[in-house]
Amino acid sequence: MSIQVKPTYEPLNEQTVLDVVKPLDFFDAVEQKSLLVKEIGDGNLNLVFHIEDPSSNKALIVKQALPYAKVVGESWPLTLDRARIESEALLREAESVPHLVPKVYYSDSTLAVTVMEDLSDHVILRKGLIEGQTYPNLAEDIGTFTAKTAFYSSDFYLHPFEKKEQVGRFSNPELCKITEDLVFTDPFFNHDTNDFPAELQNEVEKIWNDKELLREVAQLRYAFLTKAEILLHGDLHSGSIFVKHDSTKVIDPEFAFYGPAGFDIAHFIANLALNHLSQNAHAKEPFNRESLQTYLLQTIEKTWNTYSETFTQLWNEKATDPFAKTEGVLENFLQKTFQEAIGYAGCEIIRRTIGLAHVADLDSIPQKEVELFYKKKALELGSALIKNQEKITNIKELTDWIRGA
Ligand SMILES: Nc1ncnc2c1ncn2[C@@H]1O[C@H](COP(=O)(O)OP(=O)(O)O)[C@@H](O)[C@H]1O
Ligand SMILES: CSC[C@H]1O[C@H](OP(=O)(O)O)[C@H](O)[C@@H]1O
Repeated sequence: MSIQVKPTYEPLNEQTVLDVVKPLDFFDAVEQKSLLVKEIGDGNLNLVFHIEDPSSNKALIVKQALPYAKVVGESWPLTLDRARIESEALLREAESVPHLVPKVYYSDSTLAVTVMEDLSDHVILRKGLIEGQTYPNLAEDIGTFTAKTAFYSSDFYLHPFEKKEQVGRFSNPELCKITEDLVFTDPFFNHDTNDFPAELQNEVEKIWNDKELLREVAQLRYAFLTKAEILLHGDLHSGSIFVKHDSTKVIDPEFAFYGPAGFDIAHFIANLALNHLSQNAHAKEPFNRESLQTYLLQTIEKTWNTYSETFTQLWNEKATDPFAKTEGVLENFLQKTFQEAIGYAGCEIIRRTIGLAHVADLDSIPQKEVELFYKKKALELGSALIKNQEKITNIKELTDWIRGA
């Protein structure tokens, strides 16, 4: 596929996006005459166009970065380079887990677009979980995704020159700053980006005044700033995962960068934990609630176990690190990753409850009193995970904490 690159950036609309798509020859001449275009972006940052030929049902997606954060507007400028990062991360991920990411058909860093496979036959995991759906392959798929993308991007596998080249390629300072602020800073101080109901003021102040908690968050934040271990997705919440019964696709890696190994898996676990909590309000019947919650906890356990087994297998077969065969080195890495993940999960749970960007799992609880009750529970769980990182030594203990929240 070839395309005439546009000389300058311009935001696309439902007409001009066709100028990007037509030269790709994805649609033939007849199909091109009747294409249906719809902007479907529901995320915080970008435009997403769905382009379909209704007679053949052939379709693709054009995602374009705006020079600002869509959720706030032009007062929050944001680098277009995030589109390059997203395309390159999708291509990199496709080298180790091609079945778990959308295919990239074309990308253009001037226009800040990625043209990719249409996944409209899938649903966003968060929506499916809130509706009480379960996905049998989810744990295996996310455990595999996190383990393979971690191992193949790490110093345990890559030559040190190549690793450092990759760290440079995925330098993503503006998007990292969003996470540094919205996940690791603002929710722990009285900051104007925070968003919580007045009824939670006491619980929130308790967090702001908890020196032990703040010391732990400071360490997690510092590790996020400094620990370039693996290429992360960077925002692996349940809104970044598309699912259908037998398929999982991880989308939206525009926050990708080299960071601490426990971060992605922590965000996945945290978002399942938030759904677990919210099912006390969403699930229609007690039986449904119990089986959904059991599914969520089993998924968390199986994801970690798959991660750890897959990483171990890759290590045994392919590690190039001179200490790879030294007893205890792999075990130490996995244990440190696990402990850090518990802390990161706690931060994600807290920020999704009182920070700028919330989750529908909690926000869509219909009765205000019930919503407040479970938001308080979320804050308690998040704080407990951060403060007990070192005491929680295995995945069963972690799911016990989530079950007990
Ligand atoms: N490959 C795709 N196929 C179908 N729909 C998609 C695809 N990528 C994104 N979308 C839709 O667009 C929405 C926003 O996409 P996302 O990548 O999360 O954008 P943002 O970066 O703004 O958060 C998704 O929730 C989904 O509904
Ligand atoms: C102003 S960005 C807030 C929030 O949005 C991102 O998520 P998404 O692009 O998937 O909607 C990311 O989680 C940021 O922290």
